[in-house]
Amino acid sequence: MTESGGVSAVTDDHALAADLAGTAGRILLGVREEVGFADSRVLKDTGDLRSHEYLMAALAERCPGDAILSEEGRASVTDARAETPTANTADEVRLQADRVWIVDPLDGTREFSEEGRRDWAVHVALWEKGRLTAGAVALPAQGRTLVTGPDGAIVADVTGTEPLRVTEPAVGLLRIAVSRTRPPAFVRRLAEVLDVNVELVPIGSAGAKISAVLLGEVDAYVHAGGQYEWDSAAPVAVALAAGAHASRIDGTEAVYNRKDPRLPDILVCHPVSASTLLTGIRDVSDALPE
Ligand SMILES: Nc1ncnc2c1ncn2[C@@H]1O[C@H](COP(=O)(O)O)[C@@H](OP(=O)(O)O)[C@H]1O
Ligand SMILES: [Mg+2]
Repeated sequence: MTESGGVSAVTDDHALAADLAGTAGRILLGVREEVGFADSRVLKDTGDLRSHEYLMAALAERCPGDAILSEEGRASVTDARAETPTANTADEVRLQADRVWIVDPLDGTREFSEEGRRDWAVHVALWEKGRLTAGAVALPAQGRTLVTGPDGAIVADVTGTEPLRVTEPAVGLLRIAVSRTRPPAFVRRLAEVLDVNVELVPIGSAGAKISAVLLGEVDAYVHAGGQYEWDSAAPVAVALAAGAHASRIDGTEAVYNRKDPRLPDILVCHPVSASTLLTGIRDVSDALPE
């Protein structure tokens, strides 16, 4: 077993995603130790940068022919990363590529900078010819990594691995995870129109929220109002492998590796809850994407 969360040999893209996300997660735990929590800006920036640099270098070395779409790899950050010239982060490259790694080196940056919080993640997903084929969400402060596999999804921690399968919600109750800081404007109305008791559960990080759905800690994740492909690609890859429903909030497929990486809304839940939630969201109709 490696320190990165239970995967002993990098034999395929699933294991590679887990290894990369887990190792980046350990780097981030080290940054928290080294930098401390006194200056949250410094802690966030150092975490973003170190995780990004590791992931770009590791992908350039281990998958030199693959393209990368990364939160930290865009715009001015790309210019500052001239030391990793073999990382194919240019949009022209990824839009022509068969294999694109969609990476968020630190999701839940705010929570990462708050002492004691465990809701932050590292996302590593692989997109191949139009669909997500592998993904890992490392939850370093929780000591576990959720990963796709050839036969579904698994959760790995220091004790080993367990199959990961989304479970049905309890009758009459729906616990919906929402952003701590930017919950969708319509969620309170959604809670009112649904025919069950709804508990809104604020959690940081899209990856941590989708993981909470898959681990049975909440029943759904609803987000709207803004997000990017890297915020949801890896957790959606794992969610689909774990048998969950994952879509845009209008029910259409979440499509990745587009020219414009904005992907502003997402719904993840057990399939039995999907039509109830999609109908409820439609009923509070100004919530739907344009
Ligand atoms: N309205 C919005 N516009 C852009 N990004 C958003 C957003 N709401 C949430 N996000 C992004 O989605 C991730 C999860 O957010 P939240 O914890 O609020 O649910 C965060 O990623 P990062 O931490 O990688 O920046 C955050 O920046
Ligand atoms: Mg993010």
